[in-house]
Amino acid sequence: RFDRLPPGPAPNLLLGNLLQFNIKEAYKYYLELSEKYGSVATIWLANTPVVIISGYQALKETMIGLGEEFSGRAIYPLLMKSTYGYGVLSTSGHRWKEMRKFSLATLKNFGMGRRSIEERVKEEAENLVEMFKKCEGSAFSPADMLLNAVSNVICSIVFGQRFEFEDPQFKSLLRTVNTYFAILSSPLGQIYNIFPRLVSLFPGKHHELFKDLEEAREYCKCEAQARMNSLDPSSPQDFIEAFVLKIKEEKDNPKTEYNFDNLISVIWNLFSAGTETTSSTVRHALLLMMKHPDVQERVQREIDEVVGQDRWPSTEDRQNLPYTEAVIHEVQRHMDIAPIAVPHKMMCDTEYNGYVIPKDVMVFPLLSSVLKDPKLWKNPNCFDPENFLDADGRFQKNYAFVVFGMGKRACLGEALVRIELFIFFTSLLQHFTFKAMVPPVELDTTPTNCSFGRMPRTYECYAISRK
Ligand code: HEM
Repeated sequence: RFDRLPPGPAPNLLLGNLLQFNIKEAYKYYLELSEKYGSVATIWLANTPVVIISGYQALKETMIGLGEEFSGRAIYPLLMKSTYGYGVLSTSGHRWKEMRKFSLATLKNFGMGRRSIEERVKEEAENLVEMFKKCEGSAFSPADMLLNAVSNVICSIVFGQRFEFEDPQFKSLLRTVNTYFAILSSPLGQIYNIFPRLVSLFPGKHHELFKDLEEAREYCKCEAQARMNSLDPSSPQDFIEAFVLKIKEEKDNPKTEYNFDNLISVIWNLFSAGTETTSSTVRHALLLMMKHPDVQERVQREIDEVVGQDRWPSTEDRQNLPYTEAVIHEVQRHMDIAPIAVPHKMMCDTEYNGYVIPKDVMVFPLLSSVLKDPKLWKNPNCFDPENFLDADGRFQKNYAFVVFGMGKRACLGEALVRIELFIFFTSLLQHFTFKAMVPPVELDTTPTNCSFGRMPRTYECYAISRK
């Protein structure tokens, strides 16, 4: 069955290629493999083959050209724990398509009819600025406040409510998401995904996480159940209500995907995917501003000229803030938050480049290989906003900006993320100058934990009011 897989290093019978690389920095090893074996290569994680696709051309040919074939999701054990195999991240073809279509449309609708998504983001940005003001004069870690603000946006869309910073239920949900991502990106998560039964036998943080995930699921269930009992079908107020309406409309269709289990999973998919990623990106952005005070100053100058100090920034300002836009994109490129995207799985036996990748084989789209490709970027290895500026200082898109993945399974939160990053970043820099506790040269901006996702470093900083 595996005769015609792409080439790769010789695996050991039991452990595959696991002993040949540092699991914490797995994606760096995958990059080396692409140099040695080309744009498609195979590695073995114990007895599971994984095909790694690298380079813009190969990713385009597979994720887009052969989009249907490459569109499965590899629900590896840790992800399974959090999604229960349903929802948007479901593996089965028809199921995820319906859930994705519904989620995208509903996210968009909630941005139009009711309070717009931008209004919700602005409210959180204003609260965030107030919270930062209270920290003036002393060094503080912005991490929890950012997590809180970003998460409240998705909460107001999904649950129809925002939470206060101190709310114990909210704190517990956020802790769960935070630990989930930390473990997912750590060697423990990687090893758990390969040997779930074995790792389960040992004590460790993962047991706490599973307990927390169970509690989070219970909370989502209660919220959903309450809506099932009290929905006013004439005007669904939040994402859950829109879904419940669908469940009721389709109750006589035996093949429907709109059921209670799928609802719970989709709620959790959106909440977890929508919280950690965006807040980590803003956290990384502030760190980079402290490392590069010249860039911070130039962004502030641009904001001062276009927006001033008497009103809040809005997305309409985006076109007049080319440098700021370039900086935000460059933060994302530099951070490279999901070096192997979210693993895919083959939907059927597929021939590519003379090799045959069998059905169900796991595929890692190596986004890093595109985001750091010296042929595609002016300055791929450092933080340099020039990567997104043309000779006249205008913002310049680059097709190699693949931080959200490519094709049928690309991130469905991209539109929301663009609004969030812009409003949060500009509102913060309009009000504050960020300074580190050490001189910029001593700041390390390399994200940590590089096995699955990359997390920004934790740090304390000063937010100095600009007024
Ligand atoms: C900086 C922020 C974000 C980044 C960089 C990001 C990046 C990604 C990437 C790389 C993927 C996998 C693509 C693939 O496998 O081909 C993904 C999937 C996904 N993202 Fe995001 N994401 C972000 C924020 C969000 C937000 C705010 C939401 C929710 C509203 C979200 C929802 C999802 C979902 C549901 C999927 C799975 C899609 C599917 O399986 O079909 N993401 N994201």
